[in-house]
Amino acid sequence: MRITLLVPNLRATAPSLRSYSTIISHAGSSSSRPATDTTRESILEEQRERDALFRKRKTEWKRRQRGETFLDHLIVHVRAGRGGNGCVAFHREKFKPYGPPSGGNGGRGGDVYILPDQHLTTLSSVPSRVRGNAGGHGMGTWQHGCVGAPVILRVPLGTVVRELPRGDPRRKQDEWETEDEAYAGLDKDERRQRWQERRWVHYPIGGGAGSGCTTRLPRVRQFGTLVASGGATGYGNPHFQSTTNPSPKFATRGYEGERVTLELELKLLADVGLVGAPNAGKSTLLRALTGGRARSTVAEYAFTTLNPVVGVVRMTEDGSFVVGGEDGTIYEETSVEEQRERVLMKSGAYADSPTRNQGLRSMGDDDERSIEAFRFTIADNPGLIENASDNVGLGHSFLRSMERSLALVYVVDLSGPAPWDELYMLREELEKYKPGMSERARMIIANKADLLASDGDPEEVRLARAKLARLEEFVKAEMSHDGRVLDVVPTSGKYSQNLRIVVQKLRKYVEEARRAPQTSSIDGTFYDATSNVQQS
Ligand SMILES: Nc1nc2c(ncn2[C@@H]2O[C@H](COP(=O)(O)OP(=O)(O)OP(=O)(O)O)[C@@H](O)[C@H]2O)c(=O)[nH]1
Ligand SMILES: [Mg+2]
Repeated sequence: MRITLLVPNLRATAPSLRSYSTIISHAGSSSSRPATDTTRESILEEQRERDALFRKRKTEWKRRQRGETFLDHLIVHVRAGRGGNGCVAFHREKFKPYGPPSGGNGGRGGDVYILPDQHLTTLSSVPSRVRGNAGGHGMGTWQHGCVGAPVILRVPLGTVVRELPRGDPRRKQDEWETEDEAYAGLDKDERRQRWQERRWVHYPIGGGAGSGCTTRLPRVRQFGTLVASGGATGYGNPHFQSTTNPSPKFATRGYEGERVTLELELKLLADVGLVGAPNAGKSTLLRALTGGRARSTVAEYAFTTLNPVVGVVRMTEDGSFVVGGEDGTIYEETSVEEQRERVLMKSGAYADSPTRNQGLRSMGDDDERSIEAFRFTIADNPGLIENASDNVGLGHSFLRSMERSLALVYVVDLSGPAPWDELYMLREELEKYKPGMSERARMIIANKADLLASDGDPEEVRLARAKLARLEEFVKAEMSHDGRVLDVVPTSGKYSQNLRIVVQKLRKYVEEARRAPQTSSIDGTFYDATSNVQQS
């Protein structure tokens, strides 16, 4: 198995897009002939498309900062293996100087498959160019070439695979388009000659013989895990033997392998997604809910989290989710924990590693509380800000991970001046990303409640209560879907206060959603439940 990996020169392509759009705008403004409305419109349309592509790449670049290797969107150019050529040979043995044709057929080119792998969490290990293995050439004494070994592309579970359609600027030419381009500008005879040279080993004088083998193969798109089938074999000269031509001196070449350009999009599968503005405390909450096991950096500056992080919440029989959860433990990052988790993540054993509860139990603590009763996953997201759809901040692109969540939870900073405005903005941005997405929201976590009335002053307590009541009023008036009002829970992620009730509610939502009939359809396309790779 061989995978060819060539890293695209992004630095070379990104500025060229910008300069291209500048050229177009100059052409539109300084042309001596006034452009008609339709041409102007089409130029503007093209410019918009290119600018959007440029902005998307810029966002991707921002998310790759600080050495983060998480990748959830990738274009892969796949070329299956070429079929081996047929051979022209004649059998020779003692007392038999003119034996029959004995050239072997070529081997089929290697196919390219795609396979979901539960141990992968990012697309960064997937090469952006994949080339299948070529089939072996045929040889004398009827020896056929070997079949090219298949190449298997491993992708994380939840990867959506689409073939880029014709006309998409990111798509590479397929095998027939390259052939047509090679013939462009040639006259009919020259074209015919080139075509025959491409098809035949030892070009048959007069042509025609066995030409049935050189017609184009029908392009069959097979669903499932096969993404590009290897090129067909070339035939050896015995294939063309007939009564009129008992010793043909020609054979065909193998066909080129199928070429496709795939768009891979990783949509993380987490039961619950946290949506909130920067610094609302999402990462702190994730760390608190997972007992500090989920590796999500916490810091007091905005945009600490650049990529989604998924953690596992494990509930015990008595409804608690982490030993000492309510005893005032402070969750900040520790480098030792991070190091340990990184090792577990890399080995793929993270989800199955023992919780702190289970760890205690294995050390002889047989307390009822340490028996795990329910498990669900929760995803922390980068901060969402106003106009993220225009690529302000980190843009919208990371929200693709939330699309498959069963429930969404808004996280707002209750100590901020107007948490209701923040909530409104979050809902608007979700709707801008995908209309109807905000309907999946089930709860509002009013975080950093510990900052209000921290010294117990009765007047401040009254103000804090009034603020919470106002937030609840707002939610009741503005944020209900089909008569269902979202729950508002004040918490403190940092000091693990009131999180038990959050986990119990989350469990209820997840159980409800899991019980509901699975209409696991995104964008009207279908998910293969067994492989978890989407087919569109
Ligand atoms: N007092 C208090 N501080 C908190 C609480 N939750 C988070 N913080 C602090 O708020 C700051 C931001 O927390 P993060 O968890 O990084 O916030 P975030 O929402 O993940 O931020 P981004 O990743 O930038 O979107 C950190 O300094 C935390 O210690 C809380 O409940 N109470
Ligand atoms: Mg964060």
